[in-house]
Amino acid sequence: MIDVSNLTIGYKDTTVVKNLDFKLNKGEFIALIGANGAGKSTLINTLIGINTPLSGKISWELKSTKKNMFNDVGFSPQSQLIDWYTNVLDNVIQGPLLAGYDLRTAQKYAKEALQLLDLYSLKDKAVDHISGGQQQRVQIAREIARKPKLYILDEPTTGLDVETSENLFKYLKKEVEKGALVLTSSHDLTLLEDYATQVLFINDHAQKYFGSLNNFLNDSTSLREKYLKERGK
Ligand SMILES: Nc1ncnc2c1ncn2[C@@H]1O[C@H](COP(=O)(O)OP(=O)(O)OP(=O)(O)O)[C@@H](O)[C@H]1O
Repeated sequence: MIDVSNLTIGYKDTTVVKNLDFKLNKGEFIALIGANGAGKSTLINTLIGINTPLSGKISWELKSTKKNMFNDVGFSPQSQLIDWYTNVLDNVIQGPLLAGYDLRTAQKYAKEALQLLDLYSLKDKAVDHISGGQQQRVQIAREIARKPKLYILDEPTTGLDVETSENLFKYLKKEVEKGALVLTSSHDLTLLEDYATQVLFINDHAQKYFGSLNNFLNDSTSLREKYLKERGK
C-alpha cells in the first residue's frame, strides 16, 4: 500500500531521518517507535502529505473504490484536530460524511464508533466541556467511523485510559485481519507488543529496523527490553 524508498525527512534546516526504506502492506499492524524527537510525527506527516520530503520517494496504492483516495484514510495527528464549535456526535459524524457516506450510514458508523470509544453517553456534550482524554477519544472515533482501509495514527492512546486503549487496539487488530493497514506511533510498548505485527524503529536519524515484531524481539523477552537495549540504556 505504501512504498517508501531512500526517503529523507525533516525541515528546511534540519534533517530528521535519512534514507528510510520500507514497504507497508495491507493486513499489517505497524508499530512506529522511537524516542521523543526521533521523527515519528515528521514521518507520519510526510507520508500523509503535510510535510514535503527532503528527498526520496513515497508511492501509494490504495485500490480505493471511493471518489477520493483519501476517503479511505483514517488519520489522527498528534495535535488535536477538533471542531470546537460543535458537540461530540457532530464531530464524529463529520468523519464518515466527509468520507462520502450518506447521512443514514454516517449516523450508523458514528454511533458504533462512539460506543467503541465509550463516548455514547457524552454524544450531546459540547467538546470544550469534556476532558482532554475524552477529546482525544472524539478525534479517534471520527477516524474509526470513516471505516478506512488505511489508518495512520500518531500516538492515539495518549490520554486514553487503559481499557479504552485496549478496546481501540482490539478493534484495529480486527480491521487488520479484514485487510486494513494500521500504522501507529506510540510510547506504550507493552500495548504495541500485544497487537503489532511489524516494527518500524527510528533512532539517531536513521531507520534502525523494519520487519516483523518477532524478529525484532529476537532473544529479548519484551519489546520494552529490546527497545532499551537498542537505545543503549
Ligand atoms: N516544524 C518544525 N520545524 C523544525 N523542526 C521541527 C519541527 N517539528 C519538529 N521538529 C524537530 O524534528 C525532530 C523530530 O520531531 P518529531 O515531532 O517528528 O518527533 P517524534 O518522534 O514524533 O517525538 P515525540 O515522541 O516527542 O512525539 C525534533 O528534533 C523536533 O524538534
